[in-house]
Amino acid sequence: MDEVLTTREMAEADRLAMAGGASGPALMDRAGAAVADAVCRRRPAGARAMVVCGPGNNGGDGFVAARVLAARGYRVELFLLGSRDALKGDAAQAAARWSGAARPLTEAQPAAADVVVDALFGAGLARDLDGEALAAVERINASGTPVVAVDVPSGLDGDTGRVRGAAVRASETVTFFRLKPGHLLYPGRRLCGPVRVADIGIPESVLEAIRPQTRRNGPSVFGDAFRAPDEEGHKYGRGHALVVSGGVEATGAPRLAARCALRIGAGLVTVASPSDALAVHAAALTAVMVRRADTPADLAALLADRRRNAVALGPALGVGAETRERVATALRSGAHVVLDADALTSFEGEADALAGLVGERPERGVVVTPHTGEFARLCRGRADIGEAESKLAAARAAAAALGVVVVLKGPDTVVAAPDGRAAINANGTPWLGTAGSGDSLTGMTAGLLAQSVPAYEAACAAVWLHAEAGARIGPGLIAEDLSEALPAVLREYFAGQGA
Ligand SMILES: NC(=O)C1=CN([C@@H]2O[C@H](COP(=O)(O)OP(=O)(O)OC[C@H]3O[C@@H](n4cnc5c(N)ncnc54)[C@H](O)[C@@H]3O)[C@@H](O)[C@H]2O)[C@@H](O)CC1
Ligand SMILES: [K+]
Repeated sequence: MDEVLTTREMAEADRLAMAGGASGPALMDRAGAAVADAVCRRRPAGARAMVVCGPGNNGGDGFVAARVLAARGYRVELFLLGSRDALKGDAAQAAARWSGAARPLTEAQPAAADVVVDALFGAGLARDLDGEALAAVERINASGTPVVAVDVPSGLDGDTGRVRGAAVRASETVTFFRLKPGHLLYPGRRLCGPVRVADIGIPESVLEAIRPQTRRNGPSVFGDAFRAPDEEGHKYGRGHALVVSGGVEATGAPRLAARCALRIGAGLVTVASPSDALAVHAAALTAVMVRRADTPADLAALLADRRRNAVALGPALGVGAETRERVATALRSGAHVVLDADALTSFEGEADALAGLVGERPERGVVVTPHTGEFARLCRGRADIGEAESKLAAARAAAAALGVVVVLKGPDTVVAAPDGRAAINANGTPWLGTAGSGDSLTGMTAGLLAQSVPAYEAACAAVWLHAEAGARIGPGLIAEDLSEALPAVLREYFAGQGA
């Protein structure tokens, strides 16, 4: 159920279902009935339900919902954008079975209703809202009346999560068969409210032909790649992560990362520290080791030991030529690499230079974990990425251009692989937006790479486990808590695998 379908893929699912014998009106009937069910859970029979319908099949779903609700004893009023005669196909059939009136949308007064069904536009939204539709959406939002949105809140672009002119603020959304990107990407996610995915009779087998490339992030994405350690295994079998530290005033971030790398299961973790910070690290660390590394050559020497098979650079490392050199050293070693923060900003406007370094050794995994600002700096000058239609598209374009796995962080973190796979994360908490949270994620990613989890799955697992840990802590979360919350999260995760 974690596949996420674009508007085009959803239309294909619909087409394949019909080619396989499903009828359009039957699909619409189930869709409309699922919407009516949502209304019934929210308001008792006898309540005043206002259904606003648009000129396409989203409106058709609204006509079905109106009919079902009226039959269940609701006082239903239906308002239509455009004329009833102009409806086509399945929507026209659904309208023909609605025996009530279809009044002009301009007359809709949502404040007078107990619940609004928003069936103006769904997947067919083709331009920004204006005129009557815009005014209706504004009245709905101003009314304070609860809204059940059909498929997506009208005005929300289902592929990008963006608002086209204006969009309904829904109390909940009922969508069909699978989620769409706009349900998971902000601001769409906020406008949808809780999203229910209704089964309308499209067979699962259509997915084999569609092969969706986007998923909601979760164990279904990475569960096969990240499994509990082998019973007979030992620490050397679980890899060795190296975290590169900045100077004496910048030791906290690498320590947070190192601790998370160890907690997530790396067999060994070492902090590579410049001389001035060695004593600080040595005093603060116990299970994590410390080694001296003052220059890029020192780092190269540490990485010459191939058992150190994953390296994390960036947190509090400083921006500039020396960091670039360290990044180049790491990328030229045989280790898997995670680049974050200053390691990325040191390539500001020079994504191509970074891609060149990555391309020298395409066989090993590289993950970059920028937040929006770092991403914009790194990709400056790349119009193909900067002007992408959504966060999802931007992460995908950057992953393809750089040849790395991109973790574009935020409340709707997107993980994208160069081959087009992408996952949108949805289990976080705003409390994760705190100092050191990103450093912890970097460390988790490095810890998973050290365990030989492939880069895309490692990034997806790190993002999900990090968010899961954060969501359990919630209010008052500080970055130090994340590594401490991991054992319980991992225990449950492995239990879910039957491990
Ligand atoms: N598997 C499927 O694809 C199913 C689709 N169903 C419903 O069908 C919907 C998609 O139907 P459609 O493709 O007909 O598209 P919509 O009903 O979302 O909208 C298309 C209509 O709106 C008009 N329009 C688009 N943007 C406008 C704007 N900004 N201002 C004014 N008019 C605008 C178009 O000219 C067209 O008439 C889905 O969202 C879903 O609700 C369901 O019936 C169930 C099955
Ligand atoms: K809608």
